[in-house]
Amino acid sequence: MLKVPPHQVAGHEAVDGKLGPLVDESGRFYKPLQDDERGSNEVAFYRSLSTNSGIPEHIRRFFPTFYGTQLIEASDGSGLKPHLVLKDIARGQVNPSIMDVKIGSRTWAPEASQEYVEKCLKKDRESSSLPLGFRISGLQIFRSKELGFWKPGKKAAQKFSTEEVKLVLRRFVSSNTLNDLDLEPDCALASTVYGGSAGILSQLLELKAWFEDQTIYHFYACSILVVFEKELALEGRNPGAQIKLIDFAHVYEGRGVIDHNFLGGLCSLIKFISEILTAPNEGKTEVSAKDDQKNLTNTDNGVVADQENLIKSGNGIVADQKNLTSTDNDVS
Ligand SMILES: O=P(O)(O)O[C@@H]1[C@@H](OP(=O)(O)O)[C@H](OP(=O)(O)O)[C@H](O)[C@H](OP(=O)(O)O)[C@H]1OP(=O)(O)O
Ligand SMILES: Nc1ncnc2c1ncn2[C@@H]1O[C@H](COP(=O)(O)OP(=O)(O)O)[C@@H](O)[C@H]1O
Repeated sequence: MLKVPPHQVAGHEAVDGKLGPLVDESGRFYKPLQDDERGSNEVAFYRSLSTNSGIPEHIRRFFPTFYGTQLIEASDGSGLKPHLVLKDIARGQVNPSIMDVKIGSRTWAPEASQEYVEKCLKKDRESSSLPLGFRISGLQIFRSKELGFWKPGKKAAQKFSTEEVKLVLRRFVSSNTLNDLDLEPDCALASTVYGGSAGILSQLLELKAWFEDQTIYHFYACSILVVFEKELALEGRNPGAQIKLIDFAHVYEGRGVIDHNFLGGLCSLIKFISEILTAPNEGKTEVSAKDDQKNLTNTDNGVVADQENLIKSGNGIVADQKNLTSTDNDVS
């Protein structure tokens, strides 16, 4: 029996008669192929990954297991449609805290149409993508059995300012994420989830080491999904903290060139997570606690002043990105 994924935090959703992913009881995640080149591109990427002997085993574990494609009834009622069949990352988790972090200050590939570039550029400018090199595309943080999850809408998440992103990275590993958003995150779970030899930071560093070398692929608009089971962490047990790379609709051949866009965003994410580990109590952000509450609960209304400033200061970066586009074209 196929159903809507209970723990999806971003992307297209199979709700209100729309096309989106489905999951089954056996732990498989079915992602519908988009009709245009994005669908074929993502399948081609997974096939290439499966057969490319140049990908080290310890790096393969950062990608969802791929079981091929399958025709299944689409969630929008349009009949049988081809879907990617992947391992369901959230399978077996009871109340997973999940964060989808879209990596890279630029989310379109050199091949993209002008219209698509403009659409992406607007999202990049209005999010933390330009200033930080990544943005939170969506998230859920488990609070308690009674309160369920704190799950700001994906539009709200994407509009988090730089300071809000820093706050959310701390809130993600805090025990006091209840209703009261005035509370300063205690980062009580930082060392268990972000730290340690098997923790999130260690995994991100392993991924970074590969990105410093690999020139096979360029990953545009790809996300790192960060997942852990908070209740286990609170009990002092192994919370199964893991990262997985997802969303490969815009992956292209690297042609011997380092993926600077992804690497830059990854380094930036690593820096913020490292800072939380080294100084968990020094994270008081410039946003006042009151503003936190307003910005984090008031979701889609208006762009805060901070973000307007970022848009202005982003212009230099935009110019850089245009230059990068032509450089990429030169290379290819
Ligand atoms: O359809 P939208 O407006 O929700 O945009 C999708 C994005 O959702 P968002 O609204 O930014 O959360 C979505 O972003 P997330 O995966 O949610 O971060 C993708 O960028 C998607 O593009 P593509 O399928 O990768 O080419 C985007 O799809 P397209 O609009 O490009 O088809
Ligand atoms: N293999 C997977 N297992 C479990 N959840 C997944 C998996 N892949 C994606 N998701 C969930 O679906 C969301 C959207 O996935 P994504 O591949 O980015 O789709 P889209 O192309 O629609 O943006 C992610 O944020 C995550 O919550």
